[in-house]
Amino acid sequence: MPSSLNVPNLLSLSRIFLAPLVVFLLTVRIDLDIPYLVNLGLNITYGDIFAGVVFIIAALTDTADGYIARKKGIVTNFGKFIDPLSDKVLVVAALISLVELGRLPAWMVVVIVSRDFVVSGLRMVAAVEGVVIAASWAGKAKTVVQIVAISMMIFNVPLAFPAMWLALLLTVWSGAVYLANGWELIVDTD
Ligand SMILES: O=P(O)(O)OC[C@H](O)CO
Repeated sequence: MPSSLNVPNLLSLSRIFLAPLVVFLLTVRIDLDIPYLVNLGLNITYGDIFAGVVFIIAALTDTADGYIARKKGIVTNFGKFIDPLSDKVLVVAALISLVELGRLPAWMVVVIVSRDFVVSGLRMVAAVEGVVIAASWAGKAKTVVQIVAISMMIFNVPLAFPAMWLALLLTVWSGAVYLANGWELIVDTD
């Protein structure tokens, strides 16, 4: 049986540990809130830049973990569980920070978090039935668009809000796909 403590799973776990750093860099701006980069015409601070870089590095581990796991043939059930979970921790940490900064309305985060609770709940029901629901293509596409949209929001660039709308729609749609595919598991559970 493959060990769960392999490189891909440690990469997945690293997202959980990088999430508080993103929150810190975005929201604890006492010493980081140094002059705006007006010369570049960007309404961002160095704190935003550091947060954006850490967020993107953390997000890139999402591509690396799955790639390495498949290439080396070390896909584990723990990996199927921790990969989407750590994405959610990173994404939700950034989203809540953006609400605190006044860049994102809270209701959008509530919709995304609610969808994630529903999908995680479905995974738990499936697990009880002995079925592991790995990330679907719809879910992966949703995560990629979320990461792009959140990065745009962190860097405070134009079109960040429309990008977040697209991410929101994909989030709801991919959640509905999981529910439709797992419906029999739900209704057949004792
Ligand atoms: O489909 P989700 O929401 O469980 O998540 C998908 C993962 O984030 C893909 O890496």
